[in-house]
Amino acid sequence: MAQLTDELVGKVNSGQEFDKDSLFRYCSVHVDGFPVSSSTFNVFQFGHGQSNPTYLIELQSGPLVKKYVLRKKPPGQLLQSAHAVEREFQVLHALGTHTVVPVPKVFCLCTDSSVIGTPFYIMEFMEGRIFLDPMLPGVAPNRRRALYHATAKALASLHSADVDAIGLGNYGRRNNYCKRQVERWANQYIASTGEGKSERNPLMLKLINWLRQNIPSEDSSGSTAGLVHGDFRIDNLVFHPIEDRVIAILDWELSTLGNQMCDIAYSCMLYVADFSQGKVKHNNGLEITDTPQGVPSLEEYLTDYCAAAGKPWPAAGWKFYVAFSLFRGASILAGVHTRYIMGNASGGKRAEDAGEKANDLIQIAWSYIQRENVLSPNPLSATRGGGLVSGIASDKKNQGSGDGGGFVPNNKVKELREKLIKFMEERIYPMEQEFSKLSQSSMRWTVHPEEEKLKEIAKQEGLWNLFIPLDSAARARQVLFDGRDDSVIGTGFPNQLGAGLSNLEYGYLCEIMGRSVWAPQVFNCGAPDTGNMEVLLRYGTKEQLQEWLIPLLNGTIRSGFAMTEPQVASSDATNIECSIKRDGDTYVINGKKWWTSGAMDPRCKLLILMGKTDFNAPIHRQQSMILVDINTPGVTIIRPLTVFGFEDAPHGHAEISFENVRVPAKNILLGEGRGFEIAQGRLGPGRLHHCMRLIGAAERGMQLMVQRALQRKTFGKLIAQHGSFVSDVAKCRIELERTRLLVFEAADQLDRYGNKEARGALAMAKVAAPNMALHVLDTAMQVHGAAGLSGDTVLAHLYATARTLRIADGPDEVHLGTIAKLELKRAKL
Ligand SMILES: Cc1cc2nc3c(=O)[nH]c(=O)nc-3n(C[C@H](O)[C@H](O)[C@H](O)COP(=O)(O)OP(=O)(O)OC[C@H]3O[C@@H](n4cnc5c(N)ncnc54)[C@H](O)[C@@H]3O)c2cc1C
Repeated sequence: MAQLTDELVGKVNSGQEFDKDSLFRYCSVHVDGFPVSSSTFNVFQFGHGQSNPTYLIELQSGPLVKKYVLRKKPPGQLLQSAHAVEREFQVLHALGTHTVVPVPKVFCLCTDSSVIGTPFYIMEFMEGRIFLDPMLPGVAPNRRRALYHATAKALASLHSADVDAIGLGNYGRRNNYCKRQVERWANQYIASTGEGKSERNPLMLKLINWLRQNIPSEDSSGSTAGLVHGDFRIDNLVFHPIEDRVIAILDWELSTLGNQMCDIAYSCMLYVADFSQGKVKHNNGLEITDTPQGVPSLEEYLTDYCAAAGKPWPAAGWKFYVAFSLFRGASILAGVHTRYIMGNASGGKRAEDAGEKANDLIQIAWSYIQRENVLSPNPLSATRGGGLVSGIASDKKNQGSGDGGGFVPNNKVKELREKLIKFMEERIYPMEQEFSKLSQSSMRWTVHPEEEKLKEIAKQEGLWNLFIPLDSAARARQVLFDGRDDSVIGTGFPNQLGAGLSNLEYGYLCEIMGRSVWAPQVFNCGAPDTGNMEVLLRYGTKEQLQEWLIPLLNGTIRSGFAMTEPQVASSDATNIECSIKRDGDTYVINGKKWWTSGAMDPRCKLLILMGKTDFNAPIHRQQSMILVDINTPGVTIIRPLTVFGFEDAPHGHAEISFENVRVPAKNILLGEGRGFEIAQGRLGPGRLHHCMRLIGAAERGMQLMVQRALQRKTFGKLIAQHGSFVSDVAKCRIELERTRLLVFEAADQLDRYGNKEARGALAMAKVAAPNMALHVLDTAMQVHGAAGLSGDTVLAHLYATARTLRIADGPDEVHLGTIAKLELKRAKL
């Protein structure tokens, strides 16, 4: 079971009290927002953790209870370089200020020992859950998996911090980390064992020798170097009170720059030594495999981490890193035991067993290094990440539901997927004819009231904004709330900033929505709103997010993306002619756009418009993007365009003129000349969402095709019994599955390498998906005969939509050009 962070406190240990009044006086001056007077001022001590004593400070000021955390050096004689709270403050401050790595905010550092006896710092109290036992007893298996997935991601995020950019470039030496660490902990062990101290274990000396001789070469080159936490374990993480994500990484005492493989190996200690029952359970150096259901295997956890951090599989040096972690753990425990013997360990009575545990770890390490193979040579799947493991879909899975492909979603995604499928079957498909009827009536530019009701249900069911990737959500939190974890922005429903999914994970869900042209907007996952929200999430200022993003996230307004122009070939966006001219504190827009999807919708309030701010700048610096309220004078909707006769009402594709449209200068996105840059960011995920939906559209086509073939007889037998059908349906399935794999591959690359690196895979998916969907839907229509071309089935509408995607978001030829360019570049290398 998890413990809430404020349940982990108790009375202050004797010998570790300090002068509360002096602290109060200091904080009143040095901590922003610290109450200057308070009716109660309580101090409790966290019992968990052994090293730097940590306290909960609770103040009542009027009706308000404020909580802070104080962390200080322990009293008494200290080992050199240990307990450096100043360094903890430095790293927390840098990460909290410049990155989205989840850390508590720090308020002040006091190095003046006269205040409370030792240096200390004050930080934010993180309300959340801590799991003291890594086996996560009392937690449902699917939640265990999600928690470990979040753990791997949190470690990956801290390992991805650009230390030079955030002022931590000199926080330690990067190369020869293990070399120095082996010596440091060896010395520490020697210093803290012996007569009158914890008993020295001769096996430890053999272990130290082995380590000295087996340091991986990457350690001296620094190729695996970066920010290292030094004590990364699940019990040093605070998880969100309800959601399975990390909101704070604690206990940075051992952090430095160095070999990050040590962190990941240390976080895998539960696979070789289980401390959860108070004693060390071990397996003579063999991997502990009887972990509770849902705790991922070592390979699964490592695969997750490597995928999220973009790190290679660590098989080569793994034995060293695990043995090193055990050795270091033993050295720390010996130190704790010695402090216990000397009477100044902050863990109190629990430190008593530390000496025995240290010896257990030394024994495990020694047994471990005798093993031939300690880690499989490859990850579970060489290229799949995001908590997903490869596997061949069974026949059963493929029946009806369209599950398939060589990827298997994790439990969180599976649950969402099942909910979505149910929602589609119970609420969307039954409404399709009704929605379609309204969209062809004289009332077609109005919203069906049932759609708004369905949106509310989707919100409450957590099937809302699922498209938002984790990193974009993190930025929005940072901009809107200075990094505080306010996941509920406005009206108090879950998932306003998404469900923390990767693009790959979202792929499983987006394709379900793609089975109906009416579904995506019900889940607030329809184009172009998703792309526009993504632009705001990534590039918007706080003011822009507040004005436009929040209503879009809440689904109270919709939006359009106005780039394409009738008079120029817009697949080459450098041709765009619309002008955006600065005039005082406004911009004036003049030009004509067409195919602005969504602009006909009565809820449409925002247009993101691309135009030129400087016709003389270098070709890719002429364009800018600007936010335009659709109701601004000078914006005129000329007409709705049709796709094979479909108007796609009430959404629509509009031709719009802009005549001397004045918008505030603050509406510019990212700055003048940055339009191409934004377009690159916007188009990656947006394009892929189209591909995911096309997979769903094709699945729907397969389903209808097969149903029809099993019901209708021609020339004496069911269509399904004709050889031509058998061949057609099988070929469609092959084409669909291989395209799905390509789409997943692109999503996976997008998650791991970003837009630029993933551009080849994205281009392939963007060409393959519409062409595949068109083939499958065409076959389905053929099987339906004339009915397939009518409005009586959804096939014609799905087909028309799929056909547009050979042109919209870039014509096939442009993407084929990208693929060919990369191929030729590779050949030249
Ligand atoms: C249903 C629908 C919705 C749309 N929604 C939006 C929207 O919301 N916002 C928006 O701004 N736009 C939208 N568009 C427009 C779409 O993005 C453009 O149509 C597309 O970028 C192509 O531009 P274009 O029509 O000017 O074609 P052109 O640029 O004139 O290209 C015409 C043809 O030239 C050929 N061609 C182009 N480049 C190359 C090349 N490098 N090599 C070989 N041949 C080439 C291709 O066959 C291409 O189809 C939408 C379009 C449709 C059909």
